[in-house]
Amino acid sequence: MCPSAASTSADPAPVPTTEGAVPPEFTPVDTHAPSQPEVVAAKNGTTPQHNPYAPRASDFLSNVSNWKIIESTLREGEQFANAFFDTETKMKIAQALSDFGVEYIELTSPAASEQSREDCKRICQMGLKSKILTHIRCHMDDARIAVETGVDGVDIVIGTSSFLRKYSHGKDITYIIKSAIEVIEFVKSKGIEVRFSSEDSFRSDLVDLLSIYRAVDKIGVNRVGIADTVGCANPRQVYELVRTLRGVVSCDIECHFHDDSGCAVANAFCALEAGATHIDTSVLGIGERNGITTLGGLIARMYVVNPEYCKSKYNLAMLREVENLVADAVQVSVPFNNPITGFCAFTHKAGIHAKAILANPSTYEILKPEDFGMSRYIDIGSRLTGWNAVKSRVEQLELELTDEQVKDVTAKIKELADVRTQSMDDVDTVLRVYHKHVSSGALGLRQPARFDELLAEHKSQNGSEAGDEPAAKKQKTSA
Ligand SMILES: CC(=O)SCCNC(=O)CCNC(=O)[C@H](O)C(C)(C)COP(=O)(O)OP(=O)(O)OC[C@H]1O[C@@H](n2cnc3c(N)ncnc32)[C@H](O)[C@@H]1OP(=O)(O)O
Ligand SMILES: O=C(O)CCC(=O)C(=O)O
Ligand SMILES: [Zn+2]
Repeated sequence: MCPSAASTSADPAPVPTTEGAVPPEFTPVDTHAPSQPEVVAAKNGTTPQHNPYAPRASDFLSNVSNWKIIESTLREGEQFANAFFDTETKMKIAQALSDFGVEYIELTSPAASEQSREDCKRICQMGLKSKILTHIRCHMDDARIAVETGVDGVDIVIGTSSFLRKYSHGKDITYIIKSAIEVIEFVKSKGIEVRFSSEDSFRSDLVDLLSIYRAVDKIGVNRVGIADTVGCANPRQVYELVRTLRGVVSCDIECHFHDDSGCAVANAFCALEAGATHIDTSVLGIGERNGITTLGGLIARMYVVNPEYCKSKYNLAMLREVENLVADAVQVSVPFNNPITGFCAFTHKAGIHAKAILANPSTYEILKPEDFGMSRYIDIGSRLTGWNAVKSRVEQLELELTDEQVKDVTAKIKELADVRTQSMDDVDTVLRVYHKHVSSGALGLRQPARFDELLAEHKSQNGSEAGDEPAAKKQKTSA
């Protein structure tokens, strides 16, 4: 037996990729940038004309090119059902997040347990680039423990909705304001950052909320926070609440969104559009119930608006490593449809897509895979493939075929793929056998019997590929 390299490789098959072949023209535009006046003077300089593409006045609040991440995998993420992080794992995750470039890392309350307190101190001693925060109840007992850990700042939270006031802590708004002021003043006296946040903000009374935020802003906090604790808010509600708050406080605004109804990334984006400055994330979104805004999802969303800004702040090629680290630690897989790192995030299959992608990747890609250390992949083993995609593989294999011949062999691939998806090895075999067939002077698939004979002969010499996985499934998110 003399197996060909193409049909026996145990490694993922060499894939047709356009990387480096076509300079992508990729210029996402921040349509929200306050770059154009809303009303422009007509050419004659007399009648003002409305510019329908100009941002609305309220878009001048937008921070989509000026925002920070508060990475809460080691706080909110520890509330995920599967999470148990030992000290070593916490340190590895903290190191990876810092290397990735997140501005803040939020840690579980040191009041939670003795080990939580020890771990908090230990991570503070690591000398990470990211600032370290811890997250506490609005209570002096928690605050006293927190300030002794060496953190750069303390995030204080208390529920403000009637649900939480009645069933969680039982305190009224007057008490909340009084204790907030006491705890904030104490944390500030230690010379570290302080943030005050309301829990369940979107089910809280707006007048209550604003009076609390006004009071804490007046005494001076680094940030106030809004939290969609139950994941009920939609982007429009987020926009309105953050914009209102922006008009009331002068400090930074942090936002925290749960994903119970699937809006966590969209809500984070709208919060930034409305003037929020900090977004809470966790790796893969892990957190209480189904979690919060995912780090990768937020990065993908913000990259679309301003890739250069994201590239300047974060080590984007590390995202996959960070996600794999956390996925392993909590024993989950990276979802197939994860933004950026899902196994098929840059796989193109339909012939119409493949042709255009080969001509210019921006046709069907808004994210550049190479900016994230990922590769583009074109799947040509399905019945949805087209001759342009097949031709690109023929060229990679350095087989000489005319366009007519490529179309001819594409018909054969489709015929086979009508029975089952063909792996890259299968396709390569068909292409090589076809090439041999026509090189011997045969008339391609106008002599189908001869071709099928050759293919069968090749397969019997090289072993059946019936057990091969479809090529796309061979792509793994983990190295
Ligand atoms: C929405 C969020 O994710 S908020 C962050 C959630 N994080 C955590 O809960 C951290 C892990 N938690 C823990 O380890 C524990 O719950 C602790 C140490 C904080 C408290 O434990 P315990 O004293 O045993 O109280 P328990 O958890 O049963 O109840 C919470 C207590 O905090 C009070 N409380 C709840 N929220 C707040 C708040 N934001 N500020 C002040 N007090 C609060 C409750 O009234 C209750 O007090 P009680 O002891 O008088 O009944
Ligand atoms: O501290 C915060 O802002 C958020 C707390 C939290 O996890 C939540 O409300 O879901
Ligand atoms: Zn939360």
